[in-house]
Amino acid sequence: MSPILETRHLNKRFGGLHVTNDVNFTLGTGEIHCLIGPNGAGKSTFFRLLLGEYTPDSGAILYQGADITRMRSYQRIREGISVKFQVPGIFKELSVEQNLVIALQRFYPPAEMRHEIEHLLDFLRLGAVRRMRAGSLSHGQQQWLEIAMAIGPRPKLLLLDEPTAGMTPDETQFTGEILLELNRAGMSILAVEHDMAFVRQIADRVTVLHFGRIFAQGSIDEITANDEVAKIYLGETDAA
Ligand SMILES: Nc1ncnc2c1ncn2[C@@H]1O[C@H](COP(=O)(O)OP(=O)(O)OP(=O)(O)O)[C@@H](O)[C@H]1O
Repeated sequence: MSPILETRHLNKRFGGLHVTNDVNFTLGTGEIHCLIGPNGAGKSTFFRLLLGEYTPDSGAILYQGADITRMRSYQRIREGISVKFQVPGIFKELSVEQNLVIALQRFYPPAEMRHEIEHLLDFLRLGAVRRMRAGSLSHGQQQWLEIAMAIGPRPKLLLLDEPTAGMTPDETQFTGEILLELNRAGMSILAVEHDMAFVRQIADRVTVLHFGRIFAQGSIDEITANDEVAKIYLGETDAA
């Protein structure tokens, strides 16, 4: 099966800083892939390039084989790419249900939308808090609400920026179960993540970014056994 997402010689500079450096990345259709790397490695920038929030200086991004390098963000979303950023993008003054209506109303006729919202409330364990103000939810529940908003339109590709940041181990475990279930239903997933236990729980493959380049790629076992990868986290290698 052809990859759902590919980048070819992707480059992005900020002034003199080469933040995405000739990145050739492939996400297989139906894969869960985690992107790791030390702070400042260029993970968020790579994400923003995939979303169309940044324009690359050179190189190409392909989605389902089609070149989307110049496609606007909203068009990418329409084509089936969805994202959950680290900071919840929820409307804190509105209820859980109202947030879901905002996220879903463009994608479904009203009756279908109600049905879909019931499913999401159940799937993300948010049924009991559906009428609560989103801002009053626990940190984990706020993250799950945002996952619900991201998956509501049933994307083919879900991009997640540190989905478990600030979560308790139990919340992290549940988040992993959610993603594995979505993946079983056919969703391809790319997640930036720091929590290696979580990466082990979900990832088929792992890519390590370092100074904007792909430094290593493989299974979680291959990556954790890689001494050079351990060194970059200890700051023992440089950009050369
Ligand atoms: N808009 C920008 N303008 C200038 N420099 C930027 C910009 N965005 C990111 N950078 C720089 O690019 C480098 C990579 O940043 P990026 O946020 O992509 O890394 P990261 O791997 O996501 O880091 P973290 O794990 O800390 O979130 C950093 O040195 C950062 O300061």
